[in-house]
Amino acid sequence: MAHPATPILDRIAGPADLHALSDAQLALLAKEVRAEVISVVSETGGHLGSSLGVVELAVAIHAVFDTPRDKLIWDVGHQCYPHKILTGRRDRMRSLRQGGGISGFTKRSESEYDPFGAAHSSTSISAALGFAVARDLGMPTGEAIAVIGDGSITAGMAYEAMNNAGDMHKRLFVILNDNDMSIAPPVGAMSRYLNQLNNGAPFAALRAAAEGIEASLPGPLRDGARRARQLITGIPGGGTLFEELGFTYIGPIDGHDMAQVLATLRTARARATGPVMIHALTVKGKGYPPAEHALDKYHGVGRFDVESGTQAKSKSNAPSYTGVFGTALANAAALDTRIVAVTAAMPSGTGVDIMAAKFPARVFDVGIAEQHGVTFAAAMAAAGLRPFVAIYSTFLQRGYDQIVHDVALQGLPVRFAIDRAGLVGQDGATHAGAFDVGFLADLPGMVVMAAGDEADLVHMVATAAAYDDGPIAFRYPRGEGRGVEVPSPGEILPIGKGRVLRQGDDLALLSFGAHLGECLIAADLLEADGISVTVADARFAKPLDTDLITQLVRHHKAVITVEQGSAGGFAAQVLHYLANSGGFDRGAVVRTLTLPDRFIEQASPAAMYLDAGMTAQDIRLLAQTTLQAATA
Ligand SMILES: Cc1ncc(C[n+]2csc(CCOP(=O)(O)OP(=O)(O)O)c2C)c(N)n1
Ligand SMILES: CC(=O)[C@@H](O)[C@H](O)COP(=O)(O)O
Ligand SMILES: [Mg+2]
Repeated sequence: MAHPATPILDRIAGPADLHALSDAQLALLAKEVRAEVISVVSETGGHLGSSLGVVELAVAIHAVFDTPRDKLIWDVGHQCYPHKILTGRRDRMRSLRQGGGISGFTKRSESEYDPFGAAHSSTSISAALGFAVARDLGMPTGEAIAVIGDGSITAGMAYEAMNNAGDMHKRLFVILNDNDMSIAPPVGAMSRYLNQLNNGAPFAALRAAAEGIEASLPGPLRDGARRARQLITGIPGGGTLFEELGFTYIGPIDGHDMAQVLATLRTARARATGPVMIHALTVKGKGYPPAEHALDKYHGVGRFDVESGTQAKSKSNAPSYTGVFGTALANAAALDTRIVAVTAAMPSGTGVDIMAAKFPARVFDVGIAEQHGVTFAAAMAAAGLRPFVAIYSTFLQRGYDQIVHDVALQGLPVRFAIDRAGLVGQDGATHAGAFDVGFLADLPGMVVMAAGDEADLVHMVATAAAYDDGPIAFRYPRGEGRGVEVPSPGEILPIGKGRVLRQGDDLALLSFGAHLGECLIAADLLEADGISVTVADARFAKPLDTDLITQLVRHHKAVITVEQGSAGGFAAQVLHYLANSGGFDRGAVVRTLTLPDRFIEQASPAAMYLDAGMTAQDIRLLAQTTLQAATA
């Protein structure tokens, strides 16, 4: 498909060029940027709907503020494509989210216009406050501007930051990009509150907390602002939640009306003395009908045909781990009314939407609130329910103190279903599920499992459902399974017992999790080299199958552990066991294959594992050198 005509955008080398454009030209530029975003993402895939919703905001912010001296922070960063196009990265946009290409998020190492990286949500106001304080302490930095979505502002961290910023009365600008969508429809009382602020306020109306700001607005907007204030609060000058927190609140404004957005930003910039909250109403997917009309507003899409909006379907050979989990959970919930599920704003990403369709009263979307979700589940477990907390590995990091303090210390039987374990592909290092085994297996009383294939995942759901003795976790990767037959129902696995899939004499591969397939391929390669290989699936990092490990060490010249996670995970557990049980004293030869001690950059998952040195060929080479060392 031909690229769109973009005569104004073609003349923009960077944000400074926007300062020379008239307001009318800026409005035209926004149209061109929108067309460019659609064209780019149709070729690369990515977070289309969110980026389309902030086109006017991105153009206006760069026209009014002075980046990169002024620090512009996009919360999550998944909506940053217009910003990247305007900040000198247009020529590389068609490498978006690919190996060696432009990141799908903001990234400090990529551009001086990305002053603070992101990908996990709700960090932007804290970061903006940090820059504002640094400025006021004499650092060479200008204004601080955070753009945060209505979904991301549901997280506790955003309130911690507003609480602090309002109290410190630091001059900074928060733009609330309210498109009434998270990945799924937004949930929670805050979402209702924002809708209440929106309802009844005429679109042309600005609501300014400070009379001074209202007075300095152009006439029609000023009247609208006063009307909106009275409509919302019933009293002129009454406070919104944001005002109570110490912010000057302006809005709601139409985030797609360039004149309104420019007037508001200019006025706020000219008059603000403390923190300002600008509430902009936007439409996720704005300007591209297939996105605007889709249920998910094209939050994250693959490549698509621009004319029809039809997305390219990836060929799938086996069901996805997420789908297998979701179905197994729904089946388990049908048999046991004590089973409940918690998701932190990702019902479809985690597959709990399958259970929600059947048992809506037992599935809780808590919003982007992983910390709350974990503690909420802990109390449900304390009351006798059987909660499954389904959270991606990378986002579970947010709930770690709650896992330690509220779950593990109290020995509560919360079931953690940890999706996206291992390398995930185009979302890159920020979304890698690298650390969960390390941070869970060191907790007293925690059971930690990893599924070697999708059949094992079904068994692990059954095992977790039946396990009431304390917390239990199971991890599985993004993407499709190995194509093995999926049982229903699953079997309850003996806790702390692994399995042997293939018996050999020379070397043992001890796999933990979904690299089992790679181990089996490596075993074939090694057999062809004349090396006889045992492949075992540990299933448990905690408690360890110490009998299995002892047998493998005793009956092979060497053992290699393999896992899709960082050092400090499964291998560390095995090494501790062997060290303390005297295994090494008796000459055990052991090597570990984990993710290397660096963050792996975005690419396809296969390319990321190649970069990490974790392919079947890498296992084969490690096996050969290890055997040489063992027999030298
Ligand atoms: C801590 C954390 N949890 C979950 C996510 C997954 N996530 C990415 S974007 C998103 C929704 C954000 O909604 P909003 O801020 O309203 O932005 P929109 O997509 O509507 O533009 C979620 C839940 C995340 N990035 N970080
Ligand atoms: C921006 C973000 O954090 C999510 O949208 C994420 O990209 C979802 O990834 P999955 O495609 O793995 O669900
Ligand atoms: Mg939103």
